[in-house]
Amino acid sequence: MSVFTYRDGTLHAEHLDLSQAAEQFGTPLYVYSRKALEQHFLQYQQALGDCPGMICYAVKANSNLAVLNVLARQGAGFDIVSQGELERVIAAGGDPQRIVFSGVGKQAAEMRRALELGVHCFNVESEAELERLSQVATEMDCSAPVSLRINPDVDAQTHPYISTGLKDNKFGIAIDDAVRIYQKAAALPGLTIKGVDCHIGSQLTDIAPFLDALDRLLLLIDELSAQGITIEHLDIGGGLGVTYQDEQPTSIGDFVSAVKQRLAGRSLALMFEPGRSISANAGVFLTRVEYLKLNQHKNFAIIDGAMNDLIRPSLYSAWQDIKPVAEHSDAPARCYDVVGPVCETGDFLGKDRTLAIADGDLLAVMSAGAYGFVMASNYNTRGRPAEVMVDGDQAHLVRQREGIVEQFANEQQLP
Ligand SMILES: Cc1ncc(COP(=O)(O)O)c(C=O)c1O
Ligand SMILES: N[C@@H](CCCC[NH3+])C(=O)O
Repeated sequence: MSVFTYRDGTLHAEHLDLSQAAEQFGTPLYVYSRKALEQHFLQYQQALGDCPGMICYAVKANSNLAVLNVLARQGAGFDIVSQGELERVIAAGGDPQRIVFSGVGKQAAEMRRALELGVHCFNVESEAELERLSQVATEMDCSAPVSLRINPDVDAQTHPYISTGLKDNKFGIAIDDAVRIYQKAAALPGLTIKGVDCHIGSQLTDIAPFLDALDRLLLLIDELSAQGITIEHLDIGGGLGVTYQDEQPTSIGDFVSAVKQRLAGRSLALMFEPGRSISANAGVFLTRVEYLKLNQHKNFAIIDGAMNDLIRPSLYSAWQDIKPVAEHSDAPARCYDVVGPVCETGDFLGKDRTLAIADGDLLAVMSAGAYGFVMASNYNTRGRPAEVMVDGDQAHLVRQREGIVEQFANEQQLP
């Protein structure tokens, strides 16, 4: 049940009228719901139940400090891919011992910082990275907890840009090389083998590819055990999809239960790294109509938000629902391309949308809480939007709008 619902003719986030938030904080604006974040996390936590393991929220989906803090307070772990994400988790009150460090290109300095803080595990993605981690940990006179991220060569049946578990993708260690590289990990100094990890892609609506990957990982774990290498945890990654339009993804509860069932009888802790399924439908992007441009063949609603604020439609042709915040407009319904002010033909948030709108109307782009603000840029020297968190009937500013003047404060002219 969504926390974004119409009440008295206007779209609300929990108990807050979104037109009030737009008045108070200006547009474009990201709005997140604390309640929705908590509910989604709780669904994972409850489904995991007393099975040992951890839900490590994928920080890349939405790294706002208030979002991380809401999840940290619920006992979330975190999946990070950079020192920047690591520092944000710590600043938001996250527990370093509940952090897993993923990513194909970890630098030595990032490894050092993660070892200093004592992260739970490094998800190592190549033999070269394993050697570097062994060297860094040895120099620091400690042992790095490791999992190898396995590329199981499974088709996640998602957009090619966000499929990560095929042998043509840059991610992970080919499953055929896994035993050899685990043996190497066991032999190298400064490493402690903890787990097996995989992440096959994002926005998966069917769980069959997860289960295929899982079966391959379980065979690998058996083979490792036969070689005397004990695995404590299995990390199945993130990737569960959400409803943007009419997708019907497996529910969080059914997904976790299906994975748990496959593991029954084994003494393995179970880890998940969900991003989108926690934050996407906990956020909306508010934008105002600047102009309506009615051409002979095409109508455009020109808005104050753009591809630099929310790039998913431009980058992946992703469809996100666009709703007028006030239902009442007397304007005639017309078919519009909803476009921003950026100088790119690809700058659109929606195409061929039937909307009854007038200049100045407020629109909400739905399901914008994941891979929204985090992918925003300053293209066209636009400041990035503010972010607010709704808690009941209150909205708290959790990141200020970026002023366009400060954008060049760190730059120098040639002497
Ligand atoms: C290693 C890793 N873990 C977790 C995630 C989170 O994925 P999602 O937001 O689809 O749950 C990603 C992104 O796809 C990822 O690359
Ligand atoms: N940015 C992508 C998801 C990337 C997943 C990260 N590995 C999206 O918006 O759908």
